[in-house]
Amino acid sequence: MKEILKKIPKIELHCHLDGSIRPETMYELLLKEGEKLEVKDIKEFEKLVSVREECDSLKEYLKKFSYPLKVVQRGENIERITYELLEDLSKQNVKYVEIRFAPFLSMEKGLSFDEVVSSVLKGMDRAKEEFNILSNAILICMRYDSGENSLKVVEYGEKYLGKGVVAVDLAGNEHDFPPEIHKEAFQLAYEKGYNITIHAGETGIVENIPKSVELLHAKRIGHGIAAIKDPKVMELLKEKNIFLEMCPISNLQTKSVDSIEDYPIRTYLEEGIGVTINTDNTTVSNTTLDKEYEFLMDNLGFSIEDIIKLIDNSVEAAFLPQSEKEYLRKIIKEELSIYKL
Ligand SMILES: O=c1[nH]cnc2c1ncn2[C@H]1C[C@H](O)[C@@H](CO)O1
Ligand SMILES: [Zn+2]
Repeated sequence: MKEILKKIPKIELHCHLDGSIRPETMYELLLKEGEKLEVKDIKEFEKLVSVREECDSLKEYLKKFSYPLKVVQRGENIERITYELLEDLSKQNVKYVEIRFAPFLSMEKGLSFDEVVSSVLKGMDRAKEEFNILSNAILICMRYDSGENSLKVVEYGEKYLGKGVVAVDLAGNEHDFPPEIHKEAFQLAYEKGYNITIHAGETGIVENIPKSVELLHAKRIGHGIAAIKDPKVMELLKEKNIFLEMCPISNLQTKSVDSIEDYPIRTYLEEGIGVTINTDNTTVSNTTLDKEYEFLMDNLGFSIEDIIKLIDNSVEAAFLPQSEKEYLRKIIKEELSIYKL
């Protein structure tokens, strides 16, 4: 790993809590629940919960979430994994994070919506005190869920708006569930003042990008790889200043692109589209922000100056008031100056 990447201050905007649980913690919690695991040690378990070369689609990738799902059913676990994720990120000099999670996925064994959300917020508060890392939460509606459940996420989440929750998202299997199923929920979210980001164009369906912007009011798009297929869609992103939350390693694993040479990031940047770089799922994708940036440097010829520009895009795209963005810019600039960057 390039030392400079470890040192520079970073921002993470697209990180799923359930996909980013420390494997050791997940293993411990599963055994505590009496789960029978067909692995002999943590090394084998790590392989079980992260994708390898064999992954051939997003659907395949999403199968890895069956283990995390079992451990996010208790408030104390949720608080702990949030806190630990932030601890890990702070060690990588990440200054600000937006953590996303689907409250309904944690309500399968009796937790209430409020218990789930407040557990995440407690973990975030504790991490802020101990590691001085800033964070906010994004509530996820799942694509396969009914529009009614998505409405509930928006309604129940309203009281946390500005108190740790900043946005709503739509995630899950994009192939079978188009954005319009959730139109009403995102209309309500828009009216209530949520920021909106939508996973769209992750695995080829380019129409989902304009649908997410025009029908669901997305200000940011998760992935957006398929935009490259249609100049009109690229123009829309540029014109409306919609930032893309790209996650290169995850995108290769889900076969959003066939090879790194086809990764459209350079074209997007040349066209003036706002790109940010993120991990998606640190455990499932076996990645870190440092690895993502190193990947761009090693494979696509990005310089450290290019990386710093991408980090500045993340500040700009963050769901934060202007004053907090300025604060982040200031502390990032100060730290970069130590390294003459
Ligand atoms: O990259 C992704 N695309 C679509 N859905 C995803 C991705 N990563 C995670 N998810 C799903 C699976 C998780 O259980 C859920 C909530 O984080 O979101
Ligand atoms: Zn995602």
